[in-house]
Amino acid sequence: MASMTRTRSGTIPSMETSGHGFTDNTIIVVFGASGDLAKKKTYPALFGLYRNGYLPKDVHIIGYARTKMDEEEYHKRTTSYIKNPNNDPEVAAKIEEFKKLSSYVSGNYDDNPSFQNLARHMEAIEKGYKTRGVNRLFYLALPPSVFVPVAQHVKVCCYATNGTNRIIVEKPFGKDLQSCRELLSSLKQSWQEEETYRIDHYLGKEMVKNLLVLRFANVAMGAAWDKHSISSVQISFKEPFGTEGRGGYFDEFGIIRDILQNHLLQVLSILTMERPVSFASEDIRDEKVKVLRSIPPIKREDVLLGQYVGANGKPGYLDDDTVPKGSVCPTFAATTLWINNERWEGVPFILKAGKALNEAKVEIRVQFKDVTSGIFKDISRNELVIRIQPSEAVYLKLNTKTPGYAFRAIPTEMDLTYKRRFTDTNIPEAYEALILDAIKGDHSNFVRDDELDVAWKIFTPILHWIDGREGPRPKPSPYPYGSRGPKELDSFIEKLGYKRGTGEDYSWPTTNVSNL
Ligand SMILES: NC(=O)C1=CN([C@@H]2O[C@H](COP(=O)(O)OP(=O)(O)OC[C@H]3O[C@@H](n4cnc5c(N)ncnc54)[C@H](OP(=O)(O)O)[C@@H]3O)[C@@H](O)[C@H]2O)C=CC1
Ligand SMILES: O=C1O[C@H](COP(=O)(O)O)[C@@H](O)[C@H](O)[C@H]1O
Repeated sequence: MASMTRTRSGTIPSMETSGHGFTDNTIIVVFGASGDLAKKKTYPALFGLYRNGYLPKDVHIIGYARTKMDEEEYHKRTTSYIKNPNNDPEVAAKIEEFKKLSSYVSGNYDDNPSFQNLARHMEAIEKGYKTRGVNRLFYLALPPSVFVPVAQHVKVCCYATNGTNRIIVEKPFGKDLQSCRELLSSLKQSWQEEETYRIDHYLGKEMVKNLLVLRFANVAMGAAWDKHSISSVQISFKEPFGTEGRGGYFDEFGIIRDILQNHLLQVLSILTMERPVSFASEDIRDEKVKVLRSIPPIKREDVLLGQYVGANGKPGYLDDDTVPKGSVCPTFAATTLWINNERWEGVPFILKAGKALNEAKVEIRVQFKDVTSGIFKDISRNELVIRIQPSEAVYLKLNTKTPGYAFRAIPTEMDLTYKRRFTDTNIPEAYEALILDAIKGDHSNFVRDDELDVAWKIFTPILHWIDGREGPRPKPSPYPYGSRGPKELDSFIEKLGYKRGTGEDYSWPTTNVSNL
C-alpha cells in the first residue's frame, strides 16, 4: 500500500515498496570497499544516513575487497571523504561511532572459501541479535567484470535462509545489447528481480526526482509540454576534470557508456514519459519503457565525438599513463535523439557529456518555440532550465517589459534557486537517497531489466561503429582541456534549431536597465 506524506501544500503518495523495510538485524556488505566509488560515494552516503538516523537499528557494515589492510587503514580510507569542514566535534564523534559499526574482510571475488569466511563473519555478528530473522544488503561497488562471480558466490555462500537478501549492482550493465542481456541472465540465475537493485545514481538526485512533481503537479507546465510549444531539449553533463587515474576503466567504456546511455537517458525518459497511473515503481517504470521504445537507434550523422588534449598546463587524455597509446576513445559526445510519438515527433533531444570541460554542471535546457511574429521583432525564446547540479535550481527565462518609460522587451527569469528558497533544507546525496530506498525495499528509482534492453537498443549501433566493429573507428575531434568542447559543437546544436539568447541584453541574475 502506498502511504501518504503530509506536506504543507499537498499530499504526495510515497512510492510503493515491493518488500519490507529493514528496521533492525541488518548487515550491509560493501564489495570493492578499497575502491574509488566506495571511498568517494558509498561510505559518505552510509555515514549521512547513519548521522540522520536512517540506518536500521544496530546496523553493521562490512567492507570486503582483495586488498589486505588492517581495520585502521580501512577506517582511514572509508572516512577520508566524509566532510567535516569546521571540525564540528559532534560530527567527529559521529564519525568515531560510525567506524565502530564497521569491519573489514579481505578475500577473493571468485572462490568459495573467501565467501565462506565472509559468511562466518556475518553469522558471528548475527548471533548477537535479540530477535529472529536477518536482513542482508550486498552492495557491489565493483567493476562489471566481477559482478557475476561475486553475485553467484554471495548466493551460494552468504545468502541468508532465515531472512531477506537484497543486492545492489552498479552500472555499467554491459557494453551493448548482447552483453547486457548476457549479464542480466547470468545475474538472474542467482537473484530474483525483486531482490535486485540496479543503481543509476542520477535517479537519486534531488532535481531528477523533482521532475515528476514539476511536470505532473503543475497544470501550467503540462500544458506546454509537447511538440507544439517546445523547439528543442538539451540534457548536458559537464565535468571540469579528466580521467585522471581512471583511464583504464574509462578507455574500455568511453563517455557514451559512462554517462549518456545511463544517466542522461534516465533523465530523458522521466522528462518525456506520459503521466504514470500512480507513483508505484512499476507504473513509473512502465511509462519510462514506453517512451524509450519510441526512440529509434541513433544515426551516425546525429553524433559529435571529441577527445580532450592538453592545455592550460593540464594533460590531455592521451597523456594519462592509464590510457592506451593512440586511443580514439571519445571523452566528449553529443547525440541527437528523436521520439517517434504523438507528443514529441520532430523535437530534437540533444544529450551531451564531456570530461575536462570548462565547468562542473548538469542541466536540462528546454527551449520553447518563437512567439508568433508580428508585434515583436528579435525577441528571445522562453527557456526552462532545470539545474541538477551544482546548486539545484529551476529558472524560466521569459520576456518582460523594461521597467520605466521605454517600451521594449528584455529577457529575464523567474528563478527558483533552492539555496535561496529553501534555507533550512538538507538535500541528501544521490547515493544516500538510493541506499535508503533499497533499505526500504522501494524499486522506483532503480533500473528495471526491460529499461536496460531498450536503452541499449538505442545506443548499440553507434557504439559498434565507435568501437570499430563496422570499419575504421571514427576519430574524435580534439578540444582543449578546460574548454566548452569541440569547436563543431555550436553548429551541431544550432542546426537543430537551437537559438542562443539575444546575447548582450541578457544578464543573470540582475540587469542594470540604464545600461541597455
Ligand atoms: N568511481 C565513481 O565515481 C563511480 C563509479 N561507478 C561504478 O562503480 C563501480 C566501481 O567503480 P570504482 O570504485 O571507480 O572502481 P575501482 O577501479 O576503484 O574498483 C573498485 C574495487 O574493485 C577491485 N577491482 C578493481 N579492478 C578489478 C578487477 N579487474 N578485477 C577484480 N577486482 C577489481 C579493487 O579492489 P581490490 O583489488 O582491493 O579487490 C577496487 O578497489 C563501477 O562499476 C563504476 O562504473 C558509478 C558511479 C560513480
Ligand atoms: O557514473 C559516473 O558518474 C560520475 C559523475 O557523478 P556525479 O554525481 O558527480 O555527477 C562520473 O565522474 C563518472 O565518470 C561516472 O562513472
